Amino acid sequence: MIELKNAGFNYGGRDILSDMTLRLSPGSFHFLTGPSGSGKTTLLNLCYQALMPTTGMVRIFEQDVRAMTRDDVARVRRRIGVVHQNCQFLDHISVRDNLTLPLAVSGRETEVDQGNVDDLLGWVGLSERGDALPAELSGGERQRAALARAIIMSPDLIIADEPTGNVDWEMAQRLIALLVELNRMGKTILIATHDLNLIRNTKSEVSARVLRINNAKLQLAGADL
Ligand SMILES: Nc1ncnc2c1ncn2[C@@H]1O[C@H](COP(=O)(O)OP(=O)(O)OP(=O)(O)O)[C@@H](O)[C@H]1O
Repeated sequence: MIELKNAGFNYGGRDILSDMTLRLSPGSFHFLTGPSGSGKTTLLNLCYQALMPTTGMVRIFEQDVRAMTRDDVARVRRRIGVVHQNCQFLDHISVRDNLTLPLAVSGRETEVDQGNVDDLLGWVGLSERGDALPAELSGGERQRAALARAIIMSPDLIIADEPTGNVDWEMAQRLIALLVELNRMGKTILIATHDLNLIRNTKSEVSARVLRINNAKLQLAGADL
C-alpha cells in the first residue's frame, strides 16, 4: 500500500529523514512515534504525497511518486483520509458541511447522502453537533469531526497526525477505539503519536507495529517501548 525504500528528506540541506525503508501492507495498523521535531509529520507527508522524498523511493498504491501525473496524485489522495494535527475547518460553515466538503471538492457532491452523514456523525458521537459551527466544538469534538471528515470518502488508508493531541485520556481512548474499529473493517491505519501509554494500551486491542524515528532513522520499537 505504501512503500519507502531508502527514502530521505531534507529541509535546506538539513537531513530530517534518512535512509527510511518501510512497507505498510493492506489492513495493517502502525503507530509512528519519536520525540517532538523528530520528523513524524514529515514522514506522514511523504506517505500521502504532500512532500516528495529528496532521496530514495516512495511508492503509494504501487505507484512511484516521482512518476505520478496530477491525475494520479488526485486518485491516490482520494484513497487516503488524513487527520491533520491542527484539525482546521472552514469556520463559516457548519460541521456537517465541513464533513461533506471533500466530496464537493472532488466533484462528488451528488454522492452526498445526508442519511450517511448522520450515521457518520452518530458514529463519532456528534449527532447533536452537525449544525454547529466548528468554533463551537470542544477540542475532543473537533478531533472526532476531523476523523469523520477524513473517512467520508471511504479511504483505504487513514493517516492520523497526533489525533489525540488536545484531549484527555478518556477521549484519547475513544478516538483510538474508532480507529481500531476502522481497522477491523479492513482499513489500513497509520497514527503518529508521542503518547506511549496510548500505544501500550492499544496494543492489547489490536496487533499494531510501532515505528520510532530516532536521529532521522526509522526503527521498529519492541519490548523497550
Ligand atoms: N517547512 C519547514 N521548513 C524547515 N524546517 C521544517 C519545516 N517543517 C518542519 N521542519 C523541521 O523538520 C523537523 C521535523 O518536523 P516534524 O514536524 O516532521 O516533526 P514531528 O516529529 O512531527 O514534531 P512534533 O511531534 O512536534 O509535531 C523539525 O526540526 C522542524 O523544525
